[in-house]
Amino acid sequence: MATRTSGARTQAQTKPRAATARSGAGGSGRAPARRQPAAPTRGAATRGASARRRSEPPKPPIQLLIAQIAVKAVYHAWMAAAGLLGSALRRFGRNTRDLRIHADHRRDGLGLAAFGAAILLGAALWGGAGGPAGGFVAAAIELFVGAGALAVPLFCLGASWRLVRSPSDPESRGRVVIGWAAVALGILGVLHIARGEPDLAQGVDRIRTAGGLLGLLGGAPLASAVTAYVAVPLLLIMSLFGFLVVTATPIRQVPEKLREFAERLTVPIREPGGYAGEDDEFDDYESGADVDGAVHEDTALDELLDEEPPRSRRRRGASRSPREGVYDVDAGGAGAEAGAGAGRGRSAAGRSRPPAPADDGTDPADLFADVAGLADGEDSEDVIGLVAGENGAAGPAARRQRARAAAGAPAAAAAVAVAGSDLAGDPPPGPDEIEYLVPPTDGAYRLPSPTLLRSGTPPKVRSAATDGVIASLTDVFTQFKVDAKVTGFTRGPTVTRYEVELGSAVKVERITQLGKNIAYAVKSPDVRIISPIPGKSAVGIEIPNTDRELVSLGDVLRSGEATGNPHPLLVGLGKDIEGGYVLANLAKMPHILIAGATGAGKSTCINTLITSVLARATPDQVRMVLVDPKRVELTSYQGIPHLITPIITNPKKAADALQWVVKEMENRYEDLAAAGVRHVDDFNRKVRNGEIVAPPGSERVYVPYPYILTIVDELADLMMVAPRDVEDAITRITAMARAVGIHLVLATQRPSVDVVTGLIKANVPSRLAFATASLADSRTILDQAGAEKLVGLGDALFLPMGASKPARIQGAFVSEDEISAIVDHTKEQAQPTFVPDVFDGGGEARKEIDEEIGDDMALFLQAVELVVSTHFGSTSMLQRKLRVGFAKAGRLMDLMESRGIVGPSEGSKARDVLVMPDELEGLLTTLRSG
Ligand SMILES: Nc1ncnc2c1ncn2[C@@H]1O[C@H](COP(=O)(O)OP(=O)(O)OP(=O)(O)O)[C@@H](O)[C@H]1O
Repeated sequence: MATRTSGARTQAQTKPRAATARSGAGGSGRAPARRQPAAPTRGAATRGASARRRSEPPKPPIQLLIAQIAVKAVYHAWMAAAGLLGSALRRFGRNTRDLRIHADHRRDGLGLAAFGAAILLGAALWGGAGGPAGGFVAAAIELFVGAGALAVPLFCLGASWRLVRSPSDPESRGRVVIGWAAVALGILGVLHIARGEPDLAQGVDRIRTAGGLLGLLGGAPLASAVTAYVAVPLLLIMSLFGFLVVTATPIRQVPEKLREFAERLTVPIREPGGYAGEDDEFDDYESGADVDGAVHEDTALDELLDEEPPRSRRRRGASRSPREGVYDVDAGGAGAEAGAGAGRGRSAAGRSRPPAPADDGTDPADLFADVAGLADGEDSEDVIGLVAGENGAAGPAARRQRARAAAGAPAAAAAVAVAGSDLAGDPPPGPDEIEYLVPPTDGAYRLPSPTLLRSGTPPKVRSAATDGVIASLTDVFTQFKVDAKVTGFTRGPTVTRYEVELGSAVKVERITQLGKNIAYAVKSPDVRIISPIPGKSAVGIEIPNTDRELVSLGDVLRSGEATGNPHPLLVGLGKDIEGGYVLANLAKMPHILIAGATGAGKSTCINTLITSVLARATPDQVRMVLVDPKRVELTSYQGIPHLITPIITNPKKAADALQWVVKEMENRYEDLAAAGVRHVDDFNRKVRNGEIVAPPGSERVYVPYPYILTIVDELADLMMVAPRDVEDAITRITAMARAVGIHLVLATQRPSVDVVTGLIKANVPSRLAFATASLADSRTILDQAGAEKLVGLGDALFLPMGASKPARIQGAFVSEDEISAIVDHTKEQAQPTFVPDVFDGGGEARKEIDEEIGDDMALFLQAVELVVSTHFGSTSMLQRKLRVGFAKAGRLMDLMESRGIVGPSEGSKARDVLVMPDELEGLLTTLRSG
């Protein structure tokens, strides 16, 4: 796909200033977006002035002016009252939404009017107390909808509620109108038939007490064509169909929707304090919205009354879903930048964007300066089920998997041989007993309710800040006499990309040379220039938004692409520069390196990855090895049933765990070879279909292998302790593990070459770079510049395997309390079943070495200190400084080699020292702790 710029988002630049800058660009062959009127000549001006004087309209009479003022005053008073009522209701309802000032007031005005209509019609139709005006309106309504008029006040009430509490969604308007029309025609048609099919000749009163004119229209032709007995069910079907259209529910999703609806009724509404407020950092995000409660109590009514909420709409039908990118490198090479590639191509079907509030550009109050700036980060959308996720747990395959010994424990346990019974002298267990060695916890494992993840801030299309930047850019071009013009822009959650077209004889370098001046003019150092924007004859200038938007993981996981793809390793990454959701299938990456300076958003990203898996996959589908040497980042996940081992904080144990993963990989390969398949998915399919059976006499039970996701939150800590073991394990895993369903996520805040070594880089093909401290770091991660210009807080460049240009994305955000809600849920569903032999990884050799150090530990530590601090791996130096013999010094050096502190012997040359002096302290601590 050549470009990802969506028509909806890219705004033709129509500011007069831009056109001014373009003047004189004649010969470029491109028409300016809007031409300035030609400057009038002096004579023309004079003629114009006298002509204006001649044609000046007569002043309006004073009465007319007063009338205009009065009308305006009434209008503004009405709007102010409506605004007040709207905001009061939103606050009251706890499902506050991001409603923009002008658009909101208009909507509030309509809502208020609908509320007034409900009162008037209720009084007139139910109590006969509407007065002459009410009576007249009631009679007219009865004429049209007959006895159905009794429901009209309720309808108005519902419409008023919906108008006030939800942002406008023009996309669904047509559908909702058609849906309600079908509902009305069907029901009124039935009423018409039930009341004896009166026709006009029998008088208007009979029509009024039946289905009204609409009922006559819906019922009479059908009844006369197919008899009343057939017409009634047909009309009821039409009504039902209309209702499904209104709620955008395909028939196959009806049971699921009913279940969700029932769940919502039964799940208690959390009070605002319940979730929010525990994490100071995100207080604003949490408390502003009172979101948690809102999602429960809002959706039911919303869905009944009007279009389904935006996010559920997104997951249905390509034409309505926002453009979302799933990076699926297998599908033909992911196109990273601007969607150039198959991954994006796949998602091109659904290009409509999430509904954006009409942007008035006057709302700096809700700018996203940082997360704390989300003071009014109101919940803009309701939460509907993660269809795929929930289904994922419910299928028979999942149940079979669940029954696996060790709760889907990988490898050894997955292909469990039930030796215990034999050893105990019991008869070999039957297949059922084997399958249920570890019974499923509490029946079926249920995935967490999607209501646990909140919505982010709604996207903006344009704001006052955007216009200001365009004016500044135009000024810079004018001042430096560059024939260039801002022709459009694409606003993402964090940055806006301005498209600049050049005159015919203007070098592209002119723009790149102006980088610093542009940065100065727009008051932002983080200006990134892309030349050209792929697929366009235009230079892109990416400038951070002063009014950033929060991208919530909940929204990404509720997008159409996420719910339409049940793959358990599909994770939410964030949004791209066009505001389209970006997801990645970790199985297709197949390994990813995440790097970025401290505070850039790397840990948050890892949280979104893990939470995505927890939200979408059962422990039988995905098991995880979590390595957290910093000891603080992943502790929230302790105890989740997806873990293979408790969270690993000791770097040495992490190295062992990696060795175990290698062993596991080899075991799986053996199984795949024996079964004659090349990929774990084929193996699992055959196991499920019963095509792979244990050889006669074997007690082994084949069960599908879960994916194994190994996540290392700080690779540098591991590389410091056992660089060679770690590098070796990573290289072996990354080279082979893909086919057996084992995938690595490696994160580091120190993307230097001693951490991200050439070997690791060569084998980890997908990269995600958050803001880096330096250009060199950007080059280490991405092999190109760019990450050093990112603005932090989740702003990232994503370079999936096979892509040549990275795509800029805003990482999704998930808060601590959302994580703990999801984690609590998974813990309620099942207990982790740890694989026992993970930490035997170093194996016999490691034990021997540890024993070998024995009493020499103090001497060994001294030797390590010497070698690392001098960075000189010489045996004779050890002899001299430690006053030991050659044999002992040689043995100490061998021990250091086995611990990855020095490289192998190179004859008489000193050995390479693999640990940096500043890492010495940590290394000694680890060695001491054994
Ligand atoms: N995607 C995001 N959206 C909004 N804010 C974010 C996002 N990612 C990170 N932040 C903000 O930035 C802060 C730092 O993020 P995070 O802890 O993930 O950084 P880090 O790179 O992991 O830093 P460290 O390596 O020091 O842990 C977070 O507390 C959060 O406020």
